[in-house]
Formats: sequence, structure tokens, C-alpha cells
Amino acid sequence: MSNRLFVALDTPDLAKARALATKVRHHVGGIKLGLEFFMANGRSGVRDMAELGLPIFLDLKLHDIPNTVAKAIMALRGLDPAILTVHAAGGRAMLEDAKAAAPLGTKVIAVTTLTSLDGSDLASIGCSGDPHEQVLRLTQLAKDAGVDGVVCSGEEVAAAHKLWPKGFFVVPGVRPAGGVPGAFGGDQKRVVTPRAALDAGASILVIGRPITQAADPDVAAREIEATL
Ligand SMILES: O=c1ccn([C@@H]2O[C@H](COP(=O)(O)O)[C@@H](O)[C@H]2O)c(=O)[nH]1
Repeated sequence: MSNRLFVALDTPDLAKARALATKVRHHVGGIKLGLEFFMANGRSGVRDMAELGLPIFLDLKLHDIPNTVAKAIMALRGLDPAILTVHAAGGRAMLEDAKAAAPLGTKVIAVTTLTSLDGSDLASIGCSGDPHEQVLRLTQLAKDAGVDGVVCSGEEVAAAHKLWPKGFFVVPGVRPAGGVPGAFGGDQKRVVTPRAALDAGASILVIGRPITQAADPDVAAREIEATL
């Protein structure tokens, strides 16, 4: 994959998603569609976006019992996204069944610890250890379960990559250097720059608001691309 930047199109509005993707298409390597988009537009919306010719990353972060997740993935048949996410916290059997249910060409990627969480958030949900330890624990689980890779922040990707040299590493929580700290609501707590994430071993970067909320998304994507 020559351009490792995926733009997160977090909108329920199909026309807006298409317009944004059309603007940035020459400066990104793929399009990430999440729950917000899928709930509003479903399969036909994904098909519509696929017409733009860029790889589709369907970020549904599935998390349920193994049978339910496997059936949900089977129900996506025909869309065949390049990348699909599930939560590693669903456990080994769920991860194994998710991978078995996915089409051969779809990478099943396990979310380890959301980039919006820090150590105190983990403690509040009963997880001992810091995000680094939790990411490594779940990366090992994902590797053992036979999925294709994990989502983690740029702060942990070097260690996760060392644990799993052949894994595929998706890194969100990416903010261009020189941005305003805490911009875009400050919901991302484990944040690195695009360059730092790639240098640490990210396979692809996911960037949403720094592009989609820019005055000129095309320029924003181009400026980020130039740093990669
Ligand atoms: O741990 C995670 C997993 C997924 N995401 C998703 O990435 C984008 C990030 O958007 P920004 O606007 O660049 O913050 C968004 O779609 C999340 O759902 C994540 O941020 N962290």
C-alpha cells in the first residue's frame, strides 16, 4: 500500500462523506467508515462509497458472543471490505470465529485499547495495569487467535510490533505536529504525530477530524501526506 493514510469519514450524511472523499481521494490510501455512517446508510452506503475506487475500512468494532459476531460478519458478505474491526476484549473464541467468518481478502483487526482511554479510565472499568500493558496483553491474544492485526495508539505500536513482527498495525489518535493540544474536543488521550506513528511501526494511520474539519480538507490531507 503506497499511501498509508486512511481518512475517517465520521458522518451519517452520505452526500457529505462522498464529497469529502472525492476532495481528498488523491492524498489518501483508503476510506474508513464507522458506526455513525453504517447506522445511517447501511450496506448500500458502503457500496456507494466503494464506487470511488479506494479501499474500504469498515470500522464497526464488533463485540458480542462468538456466534453473534460471526453471523454479523457473514451478513456483511458481498461488501468485502479491505479491513474490518472487532474488539479484542471479546475474547479468543470470538476473534477466531470472526476471522473464520470473514472473506479471505478482508483483514480482521482487533481493537486493543481505545485511544480515548488512559490509565485512569482503564482502572475505572476494572482493568489492572496501564494502557501499554493492556495493549500488549490483547495483542498477544489477537496474534494467538489468528486475526490479522490490532488497533493501538502510536504510543504502544513499537512494542506491539516487536511482539508480533508480521502483524498489521492500525494507529488512530494521530494529530499533525503543531496542532492545538486538545483540539477537536480533546477526546483522544493517547496521541502521536503521523511521522512518529509510522516510524514506530504503524502499518496504516487513521486520521479524521484534522482532515474532515479543516477549512480545506484536500490541503490538510496533502500536508499530512507530505510528512509520511
Ligand atoms: O482506538 C481507536 C479506535 C478507533 N478510532 C477511530 O479512529 C477515528 C479517529 O478520528 P479522529 O477524528 O482523527 O480523532 C474515529 O473514527 C474513531 O472511531 C479511534 O479514534 N481510536
